[in-house]
Amino acid sequence: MADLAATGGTVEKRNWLTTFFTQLMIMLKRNTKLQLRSRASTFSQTILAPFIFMILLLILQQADYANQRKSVLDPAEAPLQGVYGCQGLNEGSPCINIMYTPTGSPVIDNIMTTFATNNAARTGENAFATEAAITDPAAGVTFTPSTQMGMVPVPSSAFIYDYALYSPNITKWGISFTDTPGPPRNVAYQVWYNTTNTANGTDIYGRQLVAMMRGLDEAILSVLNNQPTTLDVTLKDWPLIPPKTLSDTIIQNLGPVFFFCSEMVIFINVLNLIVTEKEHKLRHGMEMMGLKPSVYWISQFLSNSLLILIGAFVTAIFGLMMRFFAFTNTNFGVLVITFFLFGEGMLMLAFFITTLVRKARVAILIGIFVFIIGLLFESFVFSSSFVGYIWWDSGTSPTAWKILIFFPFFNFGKIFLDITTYTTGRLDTLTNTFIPGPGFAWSTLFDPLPADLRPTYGSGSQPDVPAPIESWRYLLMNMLFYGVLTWYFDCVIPDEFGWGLKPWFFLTPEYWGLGRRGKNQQALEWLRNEKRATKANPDLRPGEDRDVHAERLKTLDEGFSPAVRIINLRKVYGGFVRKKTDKVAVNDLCISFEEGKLLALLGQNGAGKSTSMNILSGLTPATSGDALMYNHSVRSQMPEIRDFLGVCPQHDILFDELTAKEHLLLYAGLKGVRKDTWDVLVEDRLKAVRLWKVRDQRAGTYSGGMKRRLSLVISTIGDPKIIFMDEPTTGMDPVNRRHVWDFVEKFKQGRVIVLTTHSMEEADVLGDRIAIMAHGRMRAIGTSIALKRQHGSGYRVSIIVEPENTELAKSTIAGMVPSAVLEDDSAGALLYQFPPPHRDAGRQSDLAAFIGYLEGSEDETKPNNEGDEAAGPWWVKAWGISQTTLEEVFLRLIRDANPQGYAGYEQSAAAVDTQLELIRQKSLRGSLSRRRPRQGGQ
Ligand SMILES: Nc1ncnc2c1ncn2[C@@H]1O[C@H](COP(=O)(O)OP(=O)(O)OP(=O)(O)O)[C@@H](O)[C@H]1O
Repeated sequence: MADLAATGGTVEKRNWLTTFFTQLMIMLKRNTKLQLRSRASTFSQTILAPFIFMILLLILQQADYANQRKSVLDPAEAPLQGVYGCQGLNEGSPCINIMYTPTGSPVIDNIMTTFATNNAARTGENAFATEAAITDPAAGVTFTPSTQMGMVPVPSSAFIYDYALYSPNITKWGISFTDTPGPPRNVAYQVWYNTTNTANGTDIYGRQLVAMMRGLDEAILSVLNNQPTTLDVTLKDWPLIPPKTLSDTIIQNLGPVFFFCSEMVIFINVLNLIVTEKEHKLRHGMEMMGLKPSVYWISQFLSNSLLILIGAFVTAIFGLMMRFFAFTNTNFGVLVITFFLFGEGMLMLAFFITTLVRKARVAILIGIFVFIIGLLFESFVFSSSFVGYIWWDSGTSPTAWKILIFFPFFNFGKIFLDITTYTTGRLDTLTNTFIPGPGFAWSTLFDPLPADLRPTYGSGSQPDVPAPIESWRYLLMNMLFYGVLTWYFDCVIPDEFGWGLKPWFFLTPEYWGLGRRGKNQQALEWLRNEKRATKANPDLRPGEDRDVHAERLKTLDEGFSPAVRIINLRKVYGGFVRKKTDKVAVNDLCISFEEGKLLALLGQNGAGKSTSMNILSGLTPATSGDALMYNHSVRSQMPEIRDFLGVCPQHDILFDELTAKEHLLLYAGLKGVRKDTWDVLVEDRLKAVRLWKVRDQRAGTYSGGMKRRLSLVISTIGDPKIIFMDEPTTGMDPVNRRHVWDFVEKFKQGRVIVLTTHSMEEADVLGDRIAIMAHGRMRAIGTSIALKRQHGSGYRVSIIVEPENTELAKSTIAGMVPSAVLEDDSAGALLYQFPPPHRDAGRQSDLAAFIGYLEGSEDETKPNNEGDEAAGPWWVKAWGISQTTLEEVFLRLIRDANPQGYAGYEQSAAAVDTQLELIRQKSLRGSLSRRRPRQGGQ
């Protein structure tokens, strides 16, 4: 294998701008690759969704055309009917059918009676009765009918007006006559009619009005000619020959809904994509490798904008192909920009939502909620200009539209309504001819909607509709608004690890990269203060091991300059308010790491290893304390630290859709590795962990062990000076594990590697030093040998003799090595324990002498001087020696760890003892291989 430390990983020093653009290009490439790999999703968002929605519109439009095209050659005829009785609030409620004036005119009274008689004949209802005249105008205004009244003579037109004003919706008709004797004689009348009826479209032909007028004319003729006269009118439609051009009413009414839905596919996809990357910590992974958050967002913006732009073009082109007026009569640029800006507004809204949630499931739910609200707007508000423009009517509070413009779907609905209002045209209901719209040119953008295209409300007012360009401006404003919110909340809302900036972060110079230089000085100053505090109390802390204590003092020593110093690091998981149940995951950790050395961190589950690693790699903020890496503080200088840090997290952070090679290239790019060295780097690293053959296979198809190896190798990209590996070999088979060990061993030259593991063998093989954690505290630290000496139980010697020689063996051993303790004696199997060297330094020679004796030359004391060629005492059949294993040390320390004050100590001391015994027996069995060859049948 080539020199891994030197091969390919050379990092270029770049300025901020170059790094930014290099990372941006890398991220864009990654996004494009992911988009291309998810072909179905990308195709659905850009082409399929616009196409499907457009086809659905076309089908609906064709159905509507078919209906509009129906010819009716012989329409039915209907006689003009009479005037029907009034309707109060409910059927049968009091109301007045007709008020007429003047009172006391026999001619007028006669006309009205004749009218009532003829009308009753036509309607089949009772004739309107002539009621008692109201003569006092003042009293009359407050008059309330108690039943349905027929015809009430009233003093004047003014009375009718006042009455309608003070008692609205009680009187159906008001007739005010003026009879001028002449000659020529003139009978004029004015009909008062509740116009809301027509405005609501319930009686668009005014059929009732015509019937009323016909009835009055008939009565006038009868009375004046003194001869009963009837005027019969029959209404009949023209034969219906549909016009050649039909109106696109469906596009006008449903277009906003369909185009909105089409854009929502991208919206929901973006929500899902970004939050999934967050949930699976992929973004964290990239940021740990140096990715700038701004690059992440801008790359997402650009990649998705491209999809939106393609979608906008596709929508506009499909619309043109389907010959919809809204498309053929509108400037192409206006269409594309409208769809594009709407998509962009929704994209930024999606970005903002992703900052508020951590789970993709929740993000999609919020997306659906937004979708439903938008859908309601597009379908009920912007399907007609009557409701769509009501926000700008003088009767509606302007606050409504000033709030609504913050929602991109509102602005899109408005401008699309403008487009359809200008382009769709309409069928004139009376003439049944198509009246085309004026069309939407580029210049139309700047014109407020003309009066003839604006709706007229019941009050007679027309809304003051702003020019279409305003909607574009508001959509741009939406982009900016949600962009700023995204940036702010992405910084402020703490992630799942608890990192989040202060709400006023943007006011601090550090955020803008100023004043960072002073940080090193501050960190050292902090170290001095910590040291002073410790000096004041340099004693062993309760329960603290001597080695751990020595490590603490060394770490705080300014004269000593290790690569990494961890000082009083503490992490408490809990809420804002301190509680007893808060979990102290890391408790005042003090340790230093030197270059070229690997520290293996051991500890039972929940000991605090991963938490320590997460703090050191910038994933989790510490509750107190700090770590200085080459004098850079973890608390405040993480961006700088990331330049020389590599992290292999406990759980693989890999893109299922990218291959091993693409992963390495992505991270090499983010780390700023020189491009001309990429190929060599990738080959070297993948060969080292035996992934070269599967380099072009997607990581999603890898086995657990392969993923682990890829994660490990990623942490070594970019020539990091410090690497944290959290259980890097979990799930690896023994062969691959050895390759990885070999790789790590070579890679550690000139670097600091900290590795957590549950494999004692791994710690023994790789660890220059081993630290053991329990309950958040460091319990022991030192080399493997030192730990075994310090915390082990010494050596154990087992001797197998013939049962009849047991007493001889015992007395001989007792005489030779009095410090040896007989632990077991059964059927000729003797087990002796020799105390650990530090506890019985003087007696070490005893053990050495005893081993020498066991291995020694021919024994003269042997009876019968049998021809035995083997060395050593004649009574020993076999013997073995074993040293304390690391596992034994580990279990002993865990057993002795004082769980006082901590929750979650789940392993009972008795259980640990049983485990210890098993290990002892195992190691002993292994040592008995030193069997002494004997001849004869003894
Ligand atoms: N986000 C969290 N919120 C609350 N408690 C947590 C959180 N993360 C870890 N802990 C707790 O902190 C303690 C230390 O956890 P940590 O993951 O650091 O242990 P570990 O030594 O890495 O264990 P393992 O070997 O199982 O990975 C555990 O008791 C754990 O339950």
